[in-house]
Amino acid sequence: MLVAGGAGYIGSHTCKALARADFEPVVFDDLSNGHADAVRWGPLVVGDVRDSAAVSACMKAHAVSAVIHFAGLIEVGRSMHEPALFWDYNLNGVASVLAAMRVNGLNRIVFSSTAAVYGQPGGDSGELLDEDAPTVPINPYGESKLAAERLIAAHCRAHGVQGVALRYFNASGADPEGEIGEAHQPESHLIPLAIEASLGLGPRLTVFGRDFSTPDGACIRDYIHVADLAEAHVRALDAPVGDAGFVALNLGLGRGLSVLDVISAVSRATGRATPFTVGPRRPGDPAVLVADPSRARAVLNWRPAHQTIDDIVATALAWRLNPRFGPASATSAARVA
Ligand SMILES: NC(=O)c1ccc[n+]([C@@H]2O[C@H](COP(=O)([O-])OP(=O)(O)OC[C@H]3O[C@@H](n4cnc5c(N)ncnc54)[C@H](O)[C@@H]3O)[C@@H](O)[C@H]2O)c1
Ligand SMILES: O=c1ccn([C@@H]2O[C@H](COP(=O)(O)OP(=O)(O)O[C@H]3O[C@H](CO)[C@@H](O)[C@H](O)[C@H]3O)[C@@H](O)[C@H]2O)c(=O)[nH]1
Repeated sequence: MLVAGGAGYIGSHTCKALARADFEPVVFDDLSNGHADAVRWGPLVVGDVRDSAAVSACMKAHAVSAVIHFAGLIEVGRSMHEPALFWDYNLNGVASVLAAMRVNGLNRIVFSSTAAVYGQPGGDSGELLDEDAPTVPINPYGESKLAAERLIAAHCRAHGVQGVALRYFNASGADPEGEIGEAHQPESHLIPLAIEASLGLGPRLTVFGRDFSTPDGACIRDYIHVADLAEAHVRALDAPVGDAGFVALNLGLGRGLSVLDVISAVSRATGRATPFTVGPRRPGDPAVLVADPSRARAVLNWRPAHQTIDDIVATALAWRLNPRFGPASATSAARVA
């Protein structure tokens, strides 16, 4: 199994789940944002997914049968300032992997897509998003991911192969066994930043906007545990894809929480207040993104095990307090690169 971007946050948790299901994950990653220390369940090949010949050589050398593609750039806010970079990594990276799949006769790809393909679904209506909701992204990150999905779907039609796009909502938490966790550098995600602030290890958190049309004025998201995402990837490897050869599935809990709800959960977990100030909105942020995950439940027979924000935050906090967290991983990534 080729896992492009498998040294990263969601990819490494998926490698662990793959190994548990008796697959050997072969990680292909340029370590630009990943960690060599997080690659523990199979070999690591260091390379850039945009280099199709290198991807193809890796597929051949390890006789892989399918691809799970995580590699790419992920930060909504950064995409507003560096759009060309996001299109390059997120679209050309996929085109390159698809070309390598053709060379090697591989016929299934599972792709990391995102709730950001839906854009701005509209205020505090509380409406859950199913996969037939309009896809009108409002930031270059979402645009590049939607374009990649469409390229995969077209490739499936043209070449008779099979694709599954998993549209994650907000990945969160850490391996419940404490082996791996979230270590983005720099970190931009809400839960790890709130934990840092609450423990007094990082700056006061800034809440990006309290003037949204939501009950408490803050953004609402659907936080889904990374181990549940990992399990969905294993199931997606043999999921039915229909006549079109391509299916898109939402992965979320179907429950929206505001930034302030998350801050409260972090304070409960640490037993300390989480200091925050309210700042302006972050460009590119929609007000509300909450999944209707019914299709994923049906197609993947998937039941997320982590159902509460307290459970999710508890695993993230345990990881932050784990001696394995952070600098050690960063050092080793730098050493290998
Ligand atoms: N984190 C989330 O909440 C979230 C939500 C929706 C979708 N996603 C998508 O899931 C995927 C994984 O996200 P993550 O949070 O694990 O991010 P991450 O940054 O931890 O992992 C991405 C990995 O891809 C690697 N990579 C980046 N560009 C590469 C390239 N050109 N060649 C080879 N490797 C490259 C990085 O080194 C890193 O290991 C991304 O595609 C992201 O867009 C993430
Ligand atoms: O310091 C911070 C960081 C975040 N937020 C807010 O917290 C929420 C979550 O933000 P963040 O954790 O940065 O995640 P998102 O921007 O929602 O993006 C994540 O979730 C998307 C799916 O919804 C994925 O596509 C992206 O790759 C992934 O980074 C948003 O409302 C932010 O405005 C703050 O208020 N302060």
